[in-house]
Amino acid sequence: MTSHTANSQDRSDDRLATAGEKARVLTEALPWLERFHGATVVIKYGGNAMTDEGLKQAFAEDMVFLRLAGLHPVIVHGGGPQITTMLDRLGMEGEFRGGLRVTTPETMDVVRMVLVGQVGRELVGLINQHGPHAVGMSGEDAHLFTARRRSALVDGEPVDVGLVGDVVSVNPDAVRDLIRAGRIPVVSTVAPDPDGVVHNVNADTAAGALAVALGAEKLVVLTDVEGLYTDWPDRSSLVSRLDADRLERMLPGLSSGMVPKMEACLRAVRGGVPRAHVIDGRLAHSVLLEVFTSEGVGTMVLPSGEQDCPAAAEGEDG
Ligand SMILES: Nc1ncnc2c1ncn2[C@@H]1O[C@H](COP(=O)(O)OP(=O)(O)O)[C@@H](O)[C@H]1O
Ligand SMILES: CC(=O)N[C@@H](CCC(=O)OP(=O)(O)O)C(=O)O
Repeated sequence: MTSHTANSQDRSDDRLATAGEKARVLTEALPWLERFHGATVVIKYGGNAMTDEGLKQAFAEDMVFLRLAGLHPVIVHGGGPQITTMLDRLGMEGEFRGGLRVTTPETMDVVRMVLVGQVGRELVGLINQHGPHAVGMSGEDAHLFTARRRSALVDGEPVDVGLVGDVVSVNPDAVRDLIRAGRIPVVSTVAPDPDGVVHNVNADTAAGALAVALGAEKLVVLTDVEGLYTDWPDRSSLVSRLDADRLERMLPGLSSGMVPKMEACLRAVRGGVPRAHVIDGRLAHSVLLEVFTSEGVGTMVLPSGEQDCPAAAEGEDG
């Protein structure tokens, strides 16, 4: 064989191998497309996974992909870094205690302006570049969330952090209306208390509460690490699955960034959501990998006792 013929044979083999790999990836998605058709999936997007332009575009594409594949994505977004940037620009102080932002009435104005008026709008715009899919709303709309003022825990002691709320009730009717209309709801997490005073709600907390209220099939929380480490920051301690009981035992030992995320996963699974995931938002298209591949990515939280049956759970991370 001449070297010319050998080269073209190599190229043809490469093309066949690439085509085979593409077909494998597509067909691997089939059982997950069947399983999740019509399912509601709550996705918490935020924090540091939300600061890169390319990742934001990829996230918007994933949401449209889910929708067009027959799922019902519901996005709950954060925006902590964006709030901090705006407070800096305005020369205002930003302080966190026990993982929660100390929120004065003036800080609350900025939180609301940034989450509802900036971060939420931008996400809606990115998704809607693909069609008229996304509609933004906040916890104030149609009684979506009712908040109750909460304190932070610092060294085991409750500390007042101002207008910070926990979600005490969820009225998901308006979100359901949007889902029924085929839209993608994009939720900003500011919420009134029963007297109408608006509170700053951590976005992980709100996502967990909404997943339960909607009877979602999955909660997916994006962050800026691979998942949950049992012995942070030891990189060999990444856990791919754990059940609710084990997570509950681990919670007091976790440090602040992970606490609201893992609390949200626990609340979701204890509240009837079959699977909750913490995944790496720095990886482009991590949501698609989580939903449509057998390996999944990140850390999966299951109802109590389920991780004790690895055979039953085998190959079902998607
Ligand atoms: N056990 C743990 N496993 C993983 N990450 C942890 C753990 N404990 C603390 N962290 C830290 O929590 C961070 C994620 O929390 P945070 O920065 O609040 O997230 P986000 O900005 O995505 O909302 C990680 O980047 C990591 O530095
Ligand atoms: C009470 C509290 O801390 N609220 C958060 C709300 C935004 C949020 O949760 O954003 P991330 O998901 O991006 O961290 C804050 O003010 O930063």
